[in-house]
Amino acid sequence: MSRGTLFDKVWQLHTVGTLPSGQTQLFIGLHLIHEVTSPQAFAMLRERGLPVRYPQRTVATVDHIVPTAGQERPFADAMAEQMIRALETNCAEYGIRFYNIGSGSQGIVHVIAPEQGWTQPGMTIACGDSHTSTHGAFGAIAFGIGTSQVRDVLASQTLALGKLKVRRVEMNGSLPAGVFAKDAILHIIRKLGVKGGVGYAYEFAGSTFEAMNMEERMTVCNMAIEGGARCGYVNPDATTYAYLKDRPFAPKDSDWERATSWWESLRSDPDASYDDVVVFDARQVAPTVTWGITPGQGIAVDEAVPRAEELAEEERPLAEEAYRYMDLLPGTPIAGTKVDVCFIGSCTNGRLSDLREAAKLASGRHVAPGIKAFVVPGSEAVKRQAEAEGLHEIFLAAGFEWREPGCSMCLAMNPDRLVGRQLSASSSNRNFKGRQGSATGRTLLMSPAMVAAAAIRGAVTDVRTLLEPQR
Ligand SMILES: CC(C)[C@H](C(=O)O)[C@@H](O)C(=O)O
Ligand code: SF4
Repeated sequence: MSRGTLFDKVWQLHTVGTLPSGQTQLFIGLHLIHEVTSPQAFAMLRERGLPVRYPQRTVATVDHIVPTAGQERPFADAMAEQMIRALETNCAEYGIRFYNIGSGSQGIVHVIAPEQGWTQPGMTIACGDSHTSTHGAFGAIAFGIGTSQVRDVLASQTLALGKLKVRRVEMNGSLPAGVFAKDAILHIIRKLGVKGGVGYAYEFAGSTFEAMNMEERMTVCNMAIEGGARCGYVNPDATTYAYLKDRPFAPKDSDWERATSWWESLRSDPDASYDDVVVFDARQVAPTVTWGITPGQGIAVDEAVPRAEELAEEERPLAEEAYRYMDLLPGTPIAGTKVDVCFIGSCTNGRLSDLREAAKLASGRHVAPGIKAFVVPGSEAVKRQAEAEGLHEIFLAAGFEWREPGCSMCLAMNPDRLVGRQLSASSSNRNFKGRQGSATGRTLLMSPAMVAAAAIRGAVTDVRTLLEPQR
């Protein structure tokens, strides 16, 4: 095989041909679908009388619209009920595996595909969802696509795409206590900007990412898209293989041996050339909180909301807009900002290790009066595992609500919504205006441990002040 980056190798191996437009026709190894972006795609397929080209490479779940407090059918929201029914019908008609509510394996698409072993190194993966970059944690090239592209993949199992440049985003050293994968990626986006990655695939490399477990790598790759990159990935290694071994859809027996040596060969070569390289030091990363209306408007928790004059000229108009919308005064320390709602969940931070970190903080403490705090596992499997460890009891005793899996308050497509001007501390990935429900609702992004700390203190809190001295 040719030498180079993992991105180049996977791209080359999946290239079907070059289209007249100059774009590559790329074969898609795995197509993930959910209820929001698939209905019109199926409708377009029907109009043309086309079959699904590879139903066995297509996997469905329902996540955005599901209520997380009581999931009886029919759903109270007629629109949500109609969307889940459409997915049920489409999957049954086209022979597509569907992880429905109550199957034991339902959950947020970016949580369940890795859990089930569908997501594997060296694959090309597409899903009608921006955070598909998550799957890059396994050394896959994973793209979020729009509905017309969902149609294209259903019909042809290929996509027309322009090739990307590759930026090596390197971070070395250990993250300090109280600093997590979420902080690392918020820090990177703060430094490189929300548009910094446009035209690029981000390769996350260096000892910090190498030391991360798969869930942490997923958190990082999940937000590559928020930094403008088209996809993000980590080269596969022993950590990747240990995670995948014995998952339901991972290769078995002698196939496993063949697969791992194949995956190894796809890693970026030491002499691979990159279009750009940036290097970060993990020791410089602090618990990070956003203060504005994009994930790039982040600061260390012990910093103040930046004054316009401290920002680069081109960042100022957006900062002014953010001060007004967020109702935060420039120059005010972010720590101590009172919050109303604390949300732990989403495809960024709704996995078992996230819930464990939050539970450590919540253990033996209580949610501050007047705060609504809730925990939403990313999947039915995460919920089961968390309950087996007794995490739900810790959360409930501390005054958090314990919910059913789904996207929940990450975005306003289900009953979990902010009200009015509420300010939320959220472990999700987007703080856009109105993102969490109310058109005037406000979001501060942070790690799950920081959300738990905010719930306990009722205000943005430096999680390091709540760590046990011995930690
Ligand atoms: C609803 C869906 C298409 C959307 C996305 O593309 O990502 C959602 O998951 C989001 O996070 O904003
Ligand atoms: S959890 Fe949020 S970011 Fe992830 S897929 Fe659902 S809505 Fe999108």
